[in-house]
Amino acid sequence: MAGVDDVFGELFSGVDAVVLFGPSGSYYERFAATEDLEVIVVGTENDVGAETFVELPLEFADVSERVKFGLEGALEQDVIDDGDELACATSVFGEDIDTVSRVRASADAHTGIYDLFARSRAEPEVIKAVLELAIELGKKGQKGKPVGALFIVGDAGKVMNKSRPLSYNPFEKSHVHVGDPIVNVMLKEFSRLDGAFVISDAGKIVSAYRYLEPSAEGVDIPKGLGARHMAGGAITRDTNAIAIVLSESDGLVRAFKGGELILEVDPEAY
Ligand SMILES: Nc1ncnc2c1ncn2[C@@H]1O[C@H](COP(=O)(O)OP(=O)(O)OP(=O)(O)O)[C@@H](O)[C@H]1O
Ligand SMILES: [Mn+2]
Repeated sequence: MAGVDDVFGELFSGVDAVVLFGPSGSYYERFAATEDLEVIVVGTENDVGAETFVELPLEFADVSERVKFGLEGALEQDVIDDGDELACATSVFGEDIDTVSRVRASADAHTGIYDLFARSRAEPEVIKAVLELAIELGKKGQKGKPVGALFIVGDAGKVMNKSRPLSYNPFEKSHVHVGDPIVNVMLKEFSRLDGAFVISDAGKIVSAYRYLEPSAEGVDIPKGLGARHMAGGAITRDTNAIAIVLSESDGLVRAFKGGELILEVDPEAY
């Protein structure tokens, strides 16, 4: 079987680094012990205690998305350079790593997806929690029916100034935070009603039922998306907030920052 080794071996010959996506501890140890080989671990958590680690905001189901995001993060953290050749090892069919792709890192492929989590005003865990909530809501709907929802995360004071209440704010005097299971149940319940949720940098639910009134000037939202997406996208140009939008009509979760669509995920894939 020398032929197989030769041909597949080319996949990782002369690479600048090995990028392990969510490896098990023993898998990582095997590489970490190898001298002269740069090993980068990418995952939602650094549970192998890797020296060089890039955090993923979620376990991207689509492998090319996972690799793309991981490499974008690695570039931003300066652990790899533009043009580096990388052996990216990940799992496609099971829990264990079963696939290696050879990928060249490209600064041109920059999508802003890493910035969305790591360089926003809101804390990364807060953004992650809201994204997970939107995905969960998109998967299950509310009482079996598809629902839409709009979450504006970060820079809450400014967002409040550029919006008005559609109804009384059920979170008025409360000090509750996104990610708390009970709060998530409340948010799902209220998502049947109109308007946006406003969430602070630290994850406090500031308000529900906000009607956003950003200036839509110069916002480049893909055609076919309606008022919810337009308002969500536009407020991220006017403020330092990000918007996470679950569409009632196509079921996708989208994230906007700086007035631009940064991320689009299908909840069904998670
Ligand atoms: N400016 C706004 N601020 C807050 N919420 C809004 C605003 N505009 C629309 N919405 C909310 O979005 C809901 C859906 O509106 P619309 O169908 O136009 O949006 P959409 O972008 O097509 O979203 P979907 O894909 O979910 O249908 C409205 O019922 C309202 O609750
Ligand atoms: Mn619509």
